Amino acid sequence: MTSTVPSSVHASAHQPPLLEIDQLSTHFDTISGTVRSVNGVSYTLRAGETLGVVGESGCGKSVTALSIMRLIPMPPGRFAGGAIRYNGVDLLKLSEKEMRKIRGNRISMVFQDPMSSLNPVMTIGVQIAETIMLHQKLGKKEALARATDMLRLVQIAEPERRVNEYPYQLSGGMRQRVMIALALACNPEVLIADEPTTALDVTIQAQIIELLRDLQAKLGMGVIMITHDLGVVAETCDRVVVMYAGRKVEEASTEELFERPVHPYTRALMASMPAMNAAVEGRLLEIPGIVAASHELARGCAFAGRCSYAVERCRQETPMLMEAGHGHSVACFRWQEIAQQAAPQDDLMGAHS
Ligand SMILES: Nc1ncnc2c1ncn2[C@@H]1O[C@H](COP(=O)(O)OP(=O)(O)OP(=O)(O)O)[C@@H](O)[C@H]1O
Repeated sequence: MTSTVPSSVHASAHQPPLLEIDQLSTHFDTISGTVRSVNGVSYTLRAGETLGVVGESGCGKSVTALSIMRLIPMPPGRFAGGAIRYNGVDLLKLSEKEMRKIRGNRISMVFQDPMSSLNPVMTIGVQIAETIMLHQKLGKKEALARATDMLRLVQIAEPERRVNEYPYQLSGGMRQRVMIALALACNPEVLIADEPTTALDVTIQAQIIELLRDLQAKLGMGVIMITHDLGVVAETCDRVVVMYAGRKVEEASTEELFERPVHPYTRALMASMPAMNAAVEGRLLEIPGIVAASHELARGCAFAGRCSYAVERCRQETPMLMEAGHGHSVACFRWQEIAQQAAPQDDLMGAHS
């Protein structure tokens, strides 16, 4: 399978990282024990780059994103270790007042469900204008004019009229466009898009992904695209981080990952992609088994129970990240043997049964 890598990956390769997640651990203390939702995860985002973070539900993608925004409810959540550096400053050390200057201004997030993030009793224009006024020295009239410009930027027709409407008057796709306008209103350097199309139907999903891609090219911000959909990654991302059970298990450029996936979990994700599966009797394959809850993970590789390559060592020792190529890392003892194997769909457990 081939994929095109956006040119920004080459342009940004020599710049220092805009955002650096360094050995981040975010845990939740619950009555049934500590949930290690994010367990020593590191990745960087460079200016102008789109980084994909993929994995199944519950693997810690959103908790990482909410940690960057410092929106983890505490308690039960807590930062158990690591740092999140934005332009060299550790966000985990900032006061809430200092963080408020960054959140929604320098680092913004588009959430999965726009309806729960928009205020139902405020016009969308006022909501965007309030965000602008909170961070920039603009009067209400100028802020409202900028809100209209933002609606135009996200390709909402008749922005002068729509600016005075309430969220319930808009379709799901339009509400997600409003969320994007809200997130971009202050010209952030980092945009985190957390499953931005989950709640939308397929045609609208494609339009929103296309819009995000256009806006990234036009505005040049760094984007973290959180998704469980490798198709979205292939279309939009320069680099990809694959997460499993709170850890990073593989990272590579998009081109490298699609050409040479070496973690069995990444290969299983690829084998379950509809396009790759067209040859397998048109069925959409699922990865057998479920993600073990992170407090159940005593030792060994968290994927071992679902992995057709697992050997005794995988159940005893946790694999650390190893270099599998230029800019390519993987946490698997058997990656070298796996790299020799043919197409990913061949090694999915139960694929041919
Ligand atoms: N407030 C909380 N209290 C306890 N556990 C939590 C809390 N928030 C998240 N978790 C747990 O952290 C783990 C990671 O969740 P997270 O939402 O990051 O997964 P995800 O990969 O983003 O999945 P999804 O795609 O479903 O959002 C899950 O096991 C989840 O149950």
